[in-house]
Amino acid sequence: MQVQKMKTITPHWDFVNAPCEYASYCGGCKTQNLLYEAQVRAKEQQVSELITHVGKVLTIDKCLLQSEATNKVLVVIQDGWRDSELGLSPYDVHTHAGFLKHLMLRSGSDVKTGLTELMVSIVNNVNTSVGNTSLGEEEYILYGKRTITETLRGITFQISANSFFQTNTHQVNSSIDFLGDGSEIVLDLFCGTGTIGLTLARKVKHVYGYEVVPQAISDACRNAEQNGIHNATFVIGDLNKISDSFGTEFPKPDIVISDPNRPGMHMKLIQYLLKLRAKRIVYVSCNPATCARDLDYLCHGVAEKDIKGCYKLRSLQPVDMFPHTPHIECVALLELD
Ligand SMILES: C[S@@+](CC[C@H](N)C(=O)[O-])C[C@H]1O[C@@H](n2cnc3c(N)ncnc32)[C@H](O)[C@@H]1O
Repeated sequence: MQVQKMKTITPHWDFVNAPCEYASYCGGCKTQNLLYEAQVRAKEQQVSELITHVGKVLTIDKCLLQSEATNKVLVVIQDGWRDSELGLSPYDVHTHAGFLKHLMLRSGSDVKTGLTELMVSIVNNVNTSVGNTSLGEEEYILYGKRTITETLRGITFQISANSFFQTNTHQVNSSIDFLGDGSEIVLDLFCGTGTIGLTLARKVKHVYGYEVVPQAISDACRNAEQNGIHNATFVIGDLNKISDSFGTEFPKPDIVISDPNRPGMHMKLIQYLLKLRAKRIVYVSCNPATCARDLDYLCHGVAEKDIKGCYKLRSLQPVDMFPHTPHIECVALLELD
């Protein structure tokens, strides 16, 4: 549960019932900022019916992307924030007042028992940002376990609340494939808890992963150890702020995996990749707009900066990672031209 630091003013809220699709960006219901998304959708679509929902908190009876069990949790939480005695007022994106900002629901499976694991933990995630980012700077476990277990391609992942993990394990499972001779050095940019790198590690020589969230890096290191993987190195680093010496701490990669969040790659990183000239880049993106922009830079260069591109787009595969939403994941394979 994402909790905004308490502020003194509590706005008045109307609670209304509305079908899920009016409200949710959700991306697999990992995050829901109901009010904000209703506003965005209302603006985008200019639908008066939606505009009447602005300033209100929508009830979502059932999210089609969630399991029966997590939908029950959703109902309990929604009942809770209507209980004025609990003082859990919703966060207002305009006044920045309010307490509950995001609700993260995830169910995973346990590799040993094969059973679906439902972790009902209460995590106070303190988020001082006024933007729409779902994860804050600090997390405190108020109740329950610190991590949830998820299994992907025979690898068990422990994921803490602040770490990103792909929202649709089923689709990720069928999207990862690799053909190589085992000698490859892989650079896993935006590695999160090591999802992609660790599923490749047994087929390559070494994986080097970079990621900005410290909890995700400690999850990745623990996941490598618990799965007996010793050829993966994970490093905390902000890939928007790489220095000129970035890359000196690992051998030249044969393959770069880049899986940034929605804003895509920073120009510094693009420039680094164009200089690096790895044989292959696999670009994974949940935002087709920034994906197209970054692929264009890598293939055709950046004219205003007099930078030349050096890649050819070999394949582009959309994957329906976020069913029932307008969002789509894309996996692009680039090879040196
Ligand atoms: C779409 S997720 C991909 C994670 C991972 N590859 C996976 O498959 O689970 C993007 C990741 O990039 C990380 N990230 C965002 N901005 C970053 C930055 N400036 N530098 C490094 N990592 C960043 C996020 O914390 C998140 O874990």
